[in-house]
Amino acid sequence: MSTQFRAASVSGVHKTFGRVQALSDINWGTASGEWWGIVGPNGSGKSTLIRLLSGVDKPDAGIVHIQGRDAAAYRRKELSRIVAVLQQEGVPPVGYTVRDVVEMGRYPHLDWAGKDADADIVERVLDQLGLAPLAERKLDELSGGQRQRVALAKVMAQDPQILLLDEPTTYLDLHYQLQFMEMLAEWRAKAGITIIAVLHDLNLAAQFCDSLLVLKNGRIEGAGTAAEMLTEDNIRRWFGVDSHVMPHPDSAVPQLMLKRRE
Ligand SMILES: Nc1ncnc2c1ncn2[C@@H]1O[C@H](COP(=O)(O)OP(=O)(O)OP(=O)(O)O)[C@@H](O)[C@H]1O
Repeated sequence: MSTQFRAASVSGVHKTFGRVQALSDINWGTASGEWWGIVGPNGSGKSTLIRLLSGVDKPDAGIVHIQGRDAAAYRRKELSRIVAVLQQEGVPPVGYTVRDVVEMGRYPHLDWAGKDADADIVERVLDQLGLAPLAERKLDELSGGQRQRVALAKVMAQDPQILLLDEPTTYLDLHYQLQFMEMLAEWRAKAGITIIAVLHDLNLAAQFCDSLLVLKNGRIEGAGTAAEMLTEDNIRRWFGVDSHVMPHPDSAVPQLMLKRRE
C-alpha cells in the first residue's frame, strides 16, 4: 500500500446486504491530516463505508487499512484509540450528564486499573467547547445543537487520529451547522487529525473539505476537489436535479443553487 494513504484506505472492497450490493469494488484512501467529504445520493453506500472504516462492520471482500494495518487485526480498544465515530445523533439518549458522556470518550485510554494517563483532558474539552457550565446537566435537558456539541466533546476526549462522521449536522440549524464545522476545522488545525465525513450539504462540504469522494449505487463516481466534483453536469448526473453552480464570493469554492422544474 502506498504510504501516501497511510491514515485510512480501502482496496477492492465489496459489501452486500442480502441482495443489495451496498459497495462494489471500492478503492480509495486518505493521507494523514486530510478532510474528506463523502457525498452522494441516498442509499449510495456512504454509511456502509463509514461502518467499514470504523471497524464495526467487515467487508465481504477486499481490505480496510487503518494506519497501514488491516482494520480487522486491531483489538477493539486499540482501534478506538485511533478512530472515533460521531453519528447523526451522536450521544446516548437519556439519563447521562454531559460530563458522563464526555468521560465515556476516555474509555479506550484507561489502563487495567481504570486509570487515565491524561486525567485533565475531560475538563479541558468541556472548557474548550463551552460546555463547562452544562457539565452536570442531563442530556435530555439540552437542545439538539448542544447535544451534538456534547457528542463532539466525547470524540475530542477520545483523542483519536482519525475522525469519522455520519451526517453530523443533519438536525442542526444554520448557526449550529456552521459552528459545528468550524469546531472541526479548529480541531484539525490544532491536532492534525484526519476527518472523513458523510455530508448531504454539498455547499458546506465544498467550504470545509479538502476533497470529496462521490458514491452512487455503491460505486465511486469520482474523487477530487469540490471544484472538480461539483459541476452542474455532475450534479445532474448524480442527483437528477438541475442547478446553478457558482463560486463562493469569499473563497471561490463552488456553491449550488437548485433550479425548480419549469
Ligand atoms: N444493515 C443493512 N441491512 C440491509 N440493507 C442495508 C443495511 N445497511 C445498508 N443497507 C442497504 O445498503 C445500501 C447502502 O446503504 P447506506 O446506508 O450505506 O447508504 P447511504 O449512502 O448512507 O444512504 P443515506 O444517504 O440514505 O443515509 C442501501 O440500499 C441500504 O438499504
